[in-house]
Amino acid sequence: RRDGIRPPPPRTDVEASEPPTKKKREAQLLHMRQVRSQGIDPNGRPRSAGALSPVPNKNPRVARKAQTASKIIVSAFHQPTAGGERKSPPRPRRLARRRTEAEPSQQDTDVTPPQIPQQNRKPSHHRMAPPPRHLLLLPVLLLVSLLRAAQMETVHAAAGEGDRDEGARALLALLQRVQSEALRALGPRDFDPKLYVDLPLAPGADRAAAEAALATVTTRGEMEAFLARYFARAGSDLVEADPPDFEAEPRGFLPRVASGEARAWALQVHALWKDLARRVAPSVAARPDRHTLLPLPGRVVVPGSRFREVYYWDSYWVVRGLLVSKMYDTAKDIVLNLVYLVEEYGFVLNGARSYYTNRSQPPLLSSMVLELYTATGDLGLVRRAFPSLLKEHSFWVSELHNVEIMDNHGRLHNLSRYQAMWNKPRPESATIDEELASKLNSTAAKEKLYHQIASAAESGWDFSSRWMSNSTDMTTLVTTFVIPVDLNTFICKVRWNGT
Ligand SMILES: OC[C@H]1O[C@H](O[C@H]2O[C@H](CO)[C@@H](O)[C@H](O)[C@H]2O)[C@H](O)[C@@H](O)[C@@H]1O
Repeated sequence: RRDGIRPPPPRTDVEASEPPTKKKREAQLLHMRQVRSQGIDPNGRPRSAGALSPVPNKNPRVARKAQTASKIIVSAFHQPTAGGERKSPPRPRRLARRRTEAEPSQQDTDVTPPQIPQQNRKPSHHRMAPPPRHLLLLPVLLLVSLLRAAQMETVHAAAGEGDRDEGARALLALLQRVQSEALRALGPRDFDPKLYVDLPLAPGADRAAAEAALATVTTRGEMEAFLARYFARAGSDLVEADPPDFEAEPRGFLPRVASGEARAWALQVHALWKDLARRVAPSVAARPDRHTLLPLPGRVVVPGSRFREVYYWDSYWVVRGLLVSKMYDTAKDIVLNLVYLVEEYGFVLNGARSYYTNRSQPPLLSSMVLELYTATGDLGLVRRAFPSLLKEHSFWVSELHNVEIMDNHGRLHNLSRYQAMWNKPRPESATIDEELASKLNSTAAKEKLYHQIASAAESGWDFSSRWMSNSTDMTTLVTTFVIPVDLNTFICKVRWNGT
């Protein structure tokens, strides 16, 4: 559909016996369009004032602030009623107005802070003499701003942008400038913007000096000399690491493949593990402000070529392949690296780079744990991963991703969609995103496009026409307005995997 909204969910048997009338179907589609908007602040972080925070916080100062704010909010939502009972927290807010246009409405796409629902205010008969209206609003405004401040800091810290990451942020900003200057000095031919944000500072090089030197670069030669002086090779902060559990032809390898030719090919593919296995260099954990690569505790397997870091959903197929290759220890390291990311950030990042902290990728961690457990019976791994699987599930059903829809029987369903915490160009593709957005006139329209681009990248399907309302025009991305059946299946499977 033009608005990117998919057909309604499958009908139940009862509904199936009664084909919906045109009117009923129209009503159904209208309900489907009632996608709740999550405001995104100018820094690309959600403005949501919901009690559910998508990410935990390790910073005690922020955690304390968030706790205080949520206590205030909870008590605001639990005003005693006339009979002395306590009210339950309100249901998530849904759009009140129905639309008839095919496109997402202004209401859906506007960046608006959520409102405190009317029913949570104290009923007027509880008051002796009503104070002036502006005084009544003060506590509400205070609550909203307290929660907003705490939540911004929560997301801030979880997105790797807290105090401790100040240096890493400054490096990424510098590398993005290098990327844009390199495009100008070297030209668009064979230009890969990702290369520049993957550069580590060279040993002994100073970031501030590099910043100053960049300002003097104009020609191709100067740019090449600048890069050679201040930066090490992209990917040099990963060291090759022969996986100890690799065998050229493991016992029991693909027992049902009889053809000699097919076996030889499969063994060549199997041998690729040695090319793709790495370890993050110790210097990355020691000086995170000199690398965009993030430290990981175990051995890693990278996709290869320009993808010099771990990716979330690629790891699912990597793990399945490693199990075929009988490389159980390497597969376990890969799963534990992802568990570590959940522990650090509250969700599995799109990839292990500082510029991937604003989004995830299709949630397949629990399937990896299940595959590994089925192959090895390693219950210790399941125990170790379990809290992170619960945490990750909360992230995917939190307000950031949740959409409440109503079926044609008036029943509410909670589903999820992709939504990144970002509304700027993706640092790894900033020059490309900026060029695309240059077709749009206003800053607001550009920010909306950047948000939809990053959300499509969260899906791993970047960039499929499934996220576009006009399949030949990338500026019509409407990722957050699509309720993807595959994402919701993955989330369902997280629960089934646990049973
Ligand atoms: O194989 C790794 C991933 O490669 C593609 O996406 C990644 O690259 C994009 C830019 O170069 C980036 O914006 C995106 O967030 C990355 O995931 C591919 O589309 C992914 O499916 C794949 O996991």
